[in-house]
Amino acid sequence: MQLPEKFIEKYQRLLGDEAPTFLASFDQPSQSGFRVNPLKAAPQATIDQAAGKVPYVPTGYYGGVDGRSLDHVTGAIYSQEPSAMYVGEVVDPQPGERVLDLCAAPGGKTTHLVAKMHDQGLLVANEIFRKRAKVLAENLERWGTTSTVVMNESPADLEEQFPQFFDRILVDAPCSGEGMFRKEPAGIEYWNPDYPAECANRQRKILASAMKMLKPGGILVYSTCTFAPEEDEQNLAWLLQNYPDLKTVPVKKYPGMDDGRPEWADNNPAIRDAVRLFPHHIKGEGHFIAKLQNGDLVSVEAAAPAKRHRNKKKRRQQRPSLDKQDQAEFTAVRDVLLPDYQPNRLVTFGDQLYALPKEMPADLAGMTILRPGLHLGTFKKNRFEPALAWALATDPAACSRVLELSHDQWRQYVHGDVVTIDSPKQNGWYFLACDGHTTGFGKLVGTTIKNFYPKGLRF
Ligand SMILES: C[S@@+](CC[C@H](N)C(=O)[O-])C[C@H]1O[C@@H](n2cnc3c(N)ncnc32)[C@H](O)[C@@H]1O
Repeated sequence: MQLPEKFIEKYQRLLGDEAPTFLASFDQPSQSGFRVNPLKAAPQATIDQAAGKVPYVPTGYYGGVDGRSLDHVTGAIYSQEPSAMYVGEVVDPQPGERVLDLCAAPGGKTTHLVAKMHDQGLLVANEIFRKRAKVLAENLERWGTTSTVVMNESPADLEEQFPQFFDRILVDAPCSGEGMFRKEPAGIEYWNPDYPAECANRQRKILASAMKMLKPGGILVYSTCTFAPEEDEQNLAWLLQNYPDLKTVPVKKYPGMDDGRPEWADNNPAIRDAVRLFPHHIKGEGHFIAKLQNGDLVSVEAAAPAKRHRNKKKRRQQRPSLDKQDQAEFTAVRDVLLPDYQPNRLVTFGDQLYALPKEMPADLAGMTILRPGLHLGTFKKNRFEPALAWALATDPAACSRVLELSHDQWRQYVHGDVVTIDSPKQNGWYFLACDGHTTGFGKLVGTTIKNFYPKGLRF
């Protein structure tokens, strides 16, 4: 791989004798991996083809993933390189907590966090760029979460909405991406000797917003996929200097993982508590992860109540509650498909119906929200049409009406074709399942399943 001359010189200076093996690792193939979704049935077919288990991630495996496989399309697995998987383990969120993933798209870490939370509590997944936030929302729908809210705010706007709100915050920062060069070689084109310092400035602004949203005693995890000390150790040093209540929490080091390097910042020995994942020491790409805990005392400034913020951007209008007709139309479908389902709080945005996680503030005015919770469906003229997200978040064993599809029928379904069954059953809505995974909804008329797989996802 053709690396910039200044990049090579920099790491020769920093790594000394180790530089040749470090630089040689760029000519090795990148390491792929995937995580299994513990919220769903085990994706045995994919697990059987894995090239071994990732020792530091209970749900992690080495090996590639077929993006069109049943396991991937139904969210039973997520493709993620092995080093990136360690971030979710370090965050270690607990069921019932309020967690923020501030730079979340496309959702690798978010899917990991929500799995570790057993989908209980509140996970706010935020992404500043709209297009990327949409991809994030799609990936989370596939994963089948009910406790996640997808937002599309800048960190500075978000801090106004959630002062001292979160038990844990992950800042998986936009960075110079040096650790991903062999996976995404195009990243090399953006690199110049000043780029890490530019990224570090942006990262400090994001971290300052994160600190305003962190509860006293809360946990902040800062991660990057770069080797640059400016963005790694030097930003950790900056945090410790500017937020004296913050203390590092030692990150567990598995064989092949390295300490943070105090000598690459201000020599604060606490920097050793962070972890570096180097591709010449571990089977994975380059990563840096630091874990910190906030002090228990609340400063007066940080505790000030949230300013409700003006928002000039056009928003989908949240309606305060369902009207009687909406309620009746939703209940009619719910009673057929999943009679025991009791959503926590229903909210409509335009003609879309969502179930909000319990911990989400009730007043959503002024927030740019792409998914305020689980998308249940759409109100059409005099009827309610259930959404794919609802199916993907539901265990087929809990459904009262399921049609089991063969693999061939599933392929017809995701292709958008009409699927037929052998003998007629009662007409109406059904969950569709294949190999233990819910795959969507269909409406049965005689022996024909009307296809409701979203047009944009068909393949
Ligand atoms: C390293 S990526 C996140 C990867 C993600 N956590 C995952 O595991 O899939 C960083 C994200 O930060 C976003 N970003 C870029 N500039 C930003 C800014 N100024 N503030 C917040 N996020 C930003 C990028 O769009 C990108 O999605």
